[in-house]
Amino acid sequence: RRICLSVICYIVNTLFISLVLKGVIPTAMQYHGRLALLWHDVIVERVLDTLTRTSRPQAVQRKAAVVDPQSVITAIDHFCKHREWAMNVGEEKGAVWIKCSFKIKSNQIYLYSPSVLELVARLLPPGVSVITLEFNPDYSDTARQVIRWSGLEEKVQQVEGASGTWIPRLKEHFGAQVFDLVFLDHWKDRYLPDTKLLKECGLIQKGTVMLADNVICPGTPDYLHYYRSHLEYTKAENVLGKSVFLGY
Ligand SMILES: C[S@@+](CC[C@H](N)C(=O)[O-])C[C@H]1O[C@@H](n2cnc3c(N)ncnc32)[C@H](O)[C@@H]1O
Ligand SMILES: [Mg+2]
Repeated sequence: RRICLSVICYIVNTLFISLVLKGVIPTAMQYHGRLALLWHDVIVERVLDTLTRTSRPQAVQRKAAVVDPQSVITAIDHFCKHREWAMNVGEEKGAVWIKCSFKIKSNQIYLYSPSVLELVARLLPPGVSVITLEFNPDYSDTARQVIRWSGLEEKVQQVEGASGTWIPRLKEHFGAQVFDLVFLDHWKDRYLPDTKLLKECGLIQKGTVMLADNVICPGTPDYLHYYRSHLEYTKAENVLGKSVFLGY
């Protein structure tokens, strides 16, 4: 009976991956952010977690070379694009992040959540480090493994804990100075309170680059509202966007 069950699971799994994951539904979902999130992050992930036993780190580890951050990034992006979607920043926005990080000369970079981006730490000049926060112990553990394979333990300081608890401790614990770059990519309702907390703690100042992911989908209305202005000569809300052209 166990063999029979395994065969059925294998067939359902193969059909599910080839027909559904790579077929019509994902193509339709590509263009609607909220539906795409519901489909990939809620429905597919739960079904796959039940059907397959291979964890994402194992799958990526098979494809990536040790102490080669670029091969780890490529393996993660390939896996998440072609096999299982994940809420990484991805290659398109990752390239923007890299351009911004090139401007960092001296201080630290503060990132939310262990991620592909920590691997970008390989590009940073000596003396620049990354502090990264993740409150989910499983994800934090995965990140630790990925950072270790990539040989970047020296550059990345990883904290397992919630942003609200840890931001006030960063100066004392890590000797953190004012950050040159802050990357926000955690739960969207924390962007604004954490930005205020960073300011209160003297960790950001005029000139700090705030890079915030997903401000439209799922969306961070209160965070955008914080930078609000008005439609000229009226009280109607509007935002004046400041962009740095990165050469695209
Ligand atoms: C979108 S994912 C981060 C993806 C990552 N930046 C990347 O590019 O691969 C958001 C992560 O933030 C973590 N998180 C959410 N709110 C947090 C908080 N207040 N403090 C610490 N971690 C948080 C979640 O557990 C989740 O793993
Ligand atoms: Mg994101």
